[in-house]
Order: sequence, then structure tokens, then C-alpha cells
Amino acid sequence: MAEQLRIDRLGAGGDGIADTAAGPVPVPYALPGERVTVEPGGKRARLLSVDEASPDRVEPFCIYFGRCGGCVSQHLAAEPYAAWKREKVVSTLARAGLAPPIGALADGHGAGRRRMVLHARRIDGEVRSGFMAAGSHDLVPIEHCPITVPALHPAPAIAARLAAVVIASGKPIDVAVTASEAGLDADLRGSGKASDKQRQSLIALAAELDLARVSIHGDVLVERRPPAVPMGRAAPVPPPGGFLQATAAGEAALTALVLEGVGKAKRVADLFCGVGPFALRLAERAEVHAVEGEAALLAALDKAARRTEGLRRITTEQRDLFRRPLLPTEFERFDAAVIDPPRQGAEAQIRQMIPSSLDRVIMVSCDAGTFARDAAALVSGGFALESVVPVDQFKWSAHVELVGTFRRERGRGGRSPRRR
Ligand SMILES: C[S@@+](CC[C@H](N)C(=O)[O-])C[C@H]1O[C@@H](n2cnc3c(N)ncnc32)[C@H](O)[C@@H]1O
Repeated sequence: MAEQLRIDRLGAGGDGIADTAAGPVPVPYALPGERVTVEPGGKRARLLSVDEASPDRVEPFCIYFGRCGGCVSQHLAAEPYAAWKREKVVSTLARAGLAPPIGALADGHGAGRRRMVLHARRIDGEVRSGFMAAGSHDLVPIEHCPITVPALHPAPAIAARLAAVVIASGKPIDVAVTASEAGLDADLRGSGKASDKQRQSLIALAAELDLARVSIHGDVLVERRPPAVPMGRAAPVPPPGGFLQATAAGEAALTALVLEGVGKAKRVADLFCGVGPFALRLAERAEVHAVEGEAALLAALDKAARRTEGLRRITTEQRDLFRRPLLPTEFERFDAAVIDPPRQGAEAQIRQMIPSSLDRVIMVSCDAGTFARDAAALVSGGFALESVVPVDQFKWSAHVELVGTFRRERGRGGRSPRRR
């Protein structure tokens, strides 16, 4: 039965929250101050109508908003949106006992997302592609996603054509499509091994659709042009489906903060370096040791570094930094370390940094919770958290990236640096 609620606050995931006598009730797409009618049930109530709208409510620009599970906050005006995202960082750090200077939310969206992972499925005999509905396994077919760069607007139709070659009835296919300088790069996953006939059809489609590269489960079927992504003076070719920051603007904002944090350091360790967006730019002024678990990402970085003139020396090391973090003695040759771990953070690596000779650490993170945990460990180990800047790379989602700059406090722990 429908009921009326008053929304009290905006939750971390973007739902409006009504604090009722029975506990908090999350209402997707509702805003603080609004009176709404909802259908209760499950973990979240369903919004039926907004009876008194917030002055912060705006018209969502995407026709799929509310059905597609990608964006959660297109209905919120720009200023309260930025305040909500920044506040997520402020409160998460405060819960870990940290109150550093926190900058304004930096734009990381720019021209839009340069990669999208589309799901493709056969619906009524036709292969369609799109995103999953919020909190469900239902496919919402889309024509184009307006938060991607224009080059990706044809991607849903392309993904459906590629998936149709390998799709078995009922089984969904994921197609990661990346916009590169040389055109679109598509990687298909979920189909199992493709037959020779299917591989030939995909190669023919790559030519028909003028794609730069097509791969299946990371195995390149055809590379018509190397799908390079410029990073400073260099332009690595990321391996199929390999990690890449979601937007060029986000990568630029994160890199600018990394470069600023590293300052005049002459020897820098770049941990969890990926394909090298930081290492390749840092090497324009410092020697870099780049460490990463995935061999294909490191190989792309190494190849780009060797092809680029005028860079300082970049050495690479494949290493599982969860199981085998760099040890305190290994940091003796560096003036600064950059660390950009996956969502789960870098607990083991941070523990080894504390008793090292490092006096500058720049931590990039896509998860405020694990950032707060790791930052608190560094702070109790003798580092000061000098600044944090939240970066909005995944605009209109609930995610926020952040960059923290740490400097060792004088006389607080750490080995003496080796004399050079
Ligand atoms: C958030 S991404 C950052 C990559 C890079 N800094 C960038 O900006 O593109 C995290 C990186 O950590 C790598 N990674 C994940 N687990 C790892 C591990 N246990 N050891 C080393 N690297 C790992 C991933 O392959 C990925 O490249």
C-alpha cells in the first residue's frame, strides 16, 4: 500500500533517505526536503510520485535515467550534487579520525566516458545491447549513452552486431568498447571459445564497422590500427579490456594532482601503475620505477616508454603488491611514491611504507572507505595528510575518486634514507 514520506537526507549511494520511527527508508530518485509517495517493500521503497519537490530538483537529461542502473543523480542540481560528493569524502575521512584540508570537487568528466561495458542479450529473437536496470538482471537496451564521448555513441549498436556473432540463446555477452585515437576498440567476454567461422565473421565486421581492434576474452582477433591512448608525450596501446581511467579529463585531473604532490622528487616509485598514465608523465621530469600485477599492462607501458623520446628512465616490475609489497629497504632509492590501488586499497603495501625512508606519498583512490583506512595507518605511522582533493570522474554515479598527499612529519619514524 502506498505511503507518504518526508525525505531527510541524501544517502551515500544517492538514494533519498526518510528517517522513520521504524528506521531509515531509502527512496531512489528522491531528494532531501521532498514529500513523496512510495510503495514500500524490499530494501528500498519505490518512488511513485514527488508531491512536494525540492528546489534542487532538475530535469534529468537522459531518457534512460531511472531505468538504467548507471546514473543515480541526474535529478540533482550541480551545486548540491558537488556538495553531496565532497561531503561523502569529508564524512568517510572523519569516521576514520581524519580531518585534512579537503578541496572542492574537481571535474573529472570533461567530454565524457571513453570506455563503456555493454551487456548484450537476445530479446524476442533480436540481439540488443545496453545496461542492466538498477538492482536487477534486466537489460535496458539503449541507443546511445549521453555521458560517453560522442565517438562512443554508436557503441551499443556495434556491440549488438558483434555479440550477435557469438551469442548463444539466453547467455549474455559483455562488450567493453573503448574510444581511442585510432577508432573504437571492442573486447567481447562471456561467449566461451569462438569457432573459426565466428572469428572470421568478427574480423569481417571489424572492417565493415571500421573498428580499430576486436578481441574476444582479451585474445586479439584483428588489429586494423593500434588503439593508442595519448598520455603526455607517450601513447600506450592498452591491452584488450585492460584497466584505463574512465575519462581523459579524470586521468588528467588525477595526474595533475600526482605531479603536484611529487613536486621536485627525482626518483619516484609508481605502484599499481597500470598502463602508465602517471609514470609516463612523471618520466618527463623524474626517473620512475613502475610496478603492476598485470603483465600485459606493464608491457604496454614499457613499449610506449621505449618509443617516446626525451623521457627519463622508466623501469618496470611485475609484482603482486598484495602478497609481495615493496619492502622498507626497497624504498631507499626513491624520494616519493605514488600508489593507486584497486578498490580494496593497499593495506599490506602501506604497512611497509611506514618504516621506510620515504617522506612523500601520493595516494590515488577510487574508494573513500579503503582510502580512509590506509590514510589513517599512514598518519598513525608518522605521516601528515596535507591535502585531499575529490575528483568526479564517474559523474552522476555515487563514486568519487580522491588524491591524498602525505608528508612524513619531522622526527616521526621511518629509516634514514640511504646516502646517494
Ligand atoms: C585503480 S587501477 C590504477 C592503474 C593506473 N594507476 C591508472 O591510473 O591507470 C589499479 C591497478 O592495480 C593493478 N592491481 C590490482 N591488483 C594488484 C596486485 N595485487 N598487485 C599489483 N597490481 C595490482 C590493476 O591491474 C590496475 O592496473
